[in-house]
Amino acid sequence: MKEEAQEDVFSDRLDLKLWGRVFRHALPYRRLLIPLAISAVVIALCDASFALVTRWSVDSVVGKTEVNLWPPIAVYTGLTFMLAIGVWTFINSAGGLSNNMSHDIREECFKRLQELEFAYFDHRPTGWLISRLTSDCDKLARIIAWGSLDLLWAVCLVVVIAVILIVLHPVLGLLVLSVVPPLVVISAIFQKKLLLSSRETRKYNSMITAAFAEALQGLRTSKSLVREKQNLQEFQGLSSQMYGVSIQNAMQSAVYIPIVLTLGSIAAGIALWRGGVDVRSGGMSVGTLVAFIFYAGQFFNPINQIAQVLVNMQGAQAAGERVLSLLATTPGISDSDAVKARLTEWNRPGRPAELAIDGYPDKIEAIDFDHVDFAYTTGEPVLSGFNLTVSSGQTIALVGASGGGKSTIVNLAARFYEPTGGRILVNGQDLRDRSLDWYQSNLGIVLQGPHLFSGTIRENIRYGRLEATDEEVEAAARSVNADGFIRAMENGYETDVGEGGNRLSTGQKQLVSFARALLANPRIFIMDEATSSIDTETEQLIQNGLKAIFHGRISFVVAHRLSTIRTADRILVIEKGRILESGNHDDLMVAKGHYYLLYTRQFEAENEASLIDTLANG
Ligand SMILES: Nc1ncnc2c1ncn2[C@@H]1O[C@H](COP(=O)(O)OP(=O)(O)OP(=O)(O)O)[C@@H](O)[C@H]1O
Repeated sequence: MKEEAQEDVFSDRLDLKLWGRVFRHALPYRRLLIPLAISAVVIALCDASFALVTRWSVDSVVGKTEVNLWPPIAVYTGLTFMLAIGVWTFINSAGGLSNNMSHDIREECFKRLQELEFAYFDHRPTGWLISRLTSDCDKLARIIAWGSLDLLWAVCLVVVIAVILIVLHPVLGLLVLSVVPPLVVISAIFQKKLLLSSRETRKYNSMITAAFAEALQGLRTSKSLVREKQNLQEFQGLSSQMYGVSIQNAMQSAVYIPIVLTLGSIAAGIALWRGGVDVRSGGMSVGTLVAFIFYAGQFFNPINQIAQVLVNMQGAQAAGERVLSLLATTPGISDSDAVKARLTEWNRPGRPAELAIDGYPDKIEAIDFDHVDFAYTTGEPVLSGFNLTVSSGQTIALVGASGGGKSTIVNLAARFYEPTGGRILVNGQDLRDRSLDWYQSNLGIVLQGPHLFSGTIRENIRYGRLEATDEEVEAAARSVNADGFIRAMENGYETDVGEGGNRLSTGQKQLVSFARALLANPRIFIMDEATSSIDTETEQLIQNGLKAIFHGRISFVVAHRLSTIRTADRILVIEKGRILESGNHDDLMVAKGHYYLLYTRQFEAENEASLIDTLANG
């Protein structure tokens, strides 16, 4: 797996700027933030006041002949009541904030992922992206809602207790507080250790998610290649590495927490020893000593909490950085400012019918590749100075050896990628000067592994044009000869295709996707290897359908099965990103060049295969 797919390296320090950017996502929920902050302060004040009430009660009893405990009881009851309301408000607001924020962040991430160009996804495995959308978003929302609240509560409590201790008995107060510096140092050391091990854990978690996704997507291939054992071994390797770092993380916590608790006990011991002496000499009341011992124990709880929240924040910093970097990624392919300005001017009712949403002619007369250079990776050119002109109504077939650049050419024609040099022109105008939305809404694409969505066949065809009537859906299916097999199915057009369409054969999925493309009535039709897995019989079926699709459009067809593209207006033999030969089927056959060789070899191979088939079947 590429380094890029793993956890990125970030600074070990708490990045306040980053958290500032993350916390900005909480601002729309001010109505929840204010009660949240108030309740945190109220809870801290109540928590700190209980020991003072205890002091009051003890001093009202010790050495007194007349005892009236009702006032402290009343205050205690009032405090308990306030604490209950504070905790209720706290949980209610924090839960609301956490849910709203994770919803917002996830939605923003999803929206951004939809806007990003294909090149972005080339370097990021699905599992990595799924982790961003799920665990990272959740983690951030939890930290913002619960972590920040814990932090606010803990800081308030520490400050209030420190002030009370100093006011009650400055010397003893400072003695108890003297345990704070070693606690801070120990916390800083362990925070760093915990951060690093939790980051390692996340790295392996992300790799395991990616491995799961890859294993599920490639299940059939793994089974057919009997790779299950090796896959399991690789997975076990990842899993035991994850186990190792998780155990290390747990061990560090197991050492850190007892140290913090021991320091708390030392502080309580100091209070007992020094306070006890003062009580005996009459310099301190018993109630104050009790309050001190109480505070000495209580004081370290919020410090521990602060340390934990900071560790969590540092641990989530990676998640924050990744989510923010995803949100900050600007789509590599998008409308320029000039195009956006034209859209604002023209995309409104009353626009002349012959004009597109960007105010330029709606019709597509021609597409030109003008000295186009392209590389997926810098320094590894796939196309150099590529030229091609296609006019409306023409079908261009791209054939040639694997890796020659056929798919790249159609990806560029679809503007899934942008040329690294040269231009692609539509009606003689640079494609980058036209609206991306307008252009891509003119495209109809059928790929090798056609993707169907969960739902019925009818819904899948209608996906091409949502407002199409049932008759139009069925007419499209008839045109591509899909109607017959659909009606033969148990529920006809209402048959559920299953997840990703896996209840249909590849050929059937392709026919459905043809119908979907035809229904969308695109001006540019792109078919990449779409007929490669259709048997000869089905291929015959779709030939007429394809004619219906090609008619009156600009069509690009990448096909390994050469019989499919015999009727193409122009066949281009592509090798190493260059056009080796160009012409129609008859011309190229007469020329007896590369195409002739490809065609005759394929023809012979098919004949041989059918002969073997016939012999095998007797
Ligand atoms: N997403 C990608 N990232 C990096 N390199 C790529 C990517 N897609 C294709 N390539 C490389 O670009 C070159 C051209 O690939 P392309 O898929 O366009 O060829 P093709 O002629 O369509 O091949 P095939 O017939 O096997 O589909 C190949 O060397 C390929 O490895």
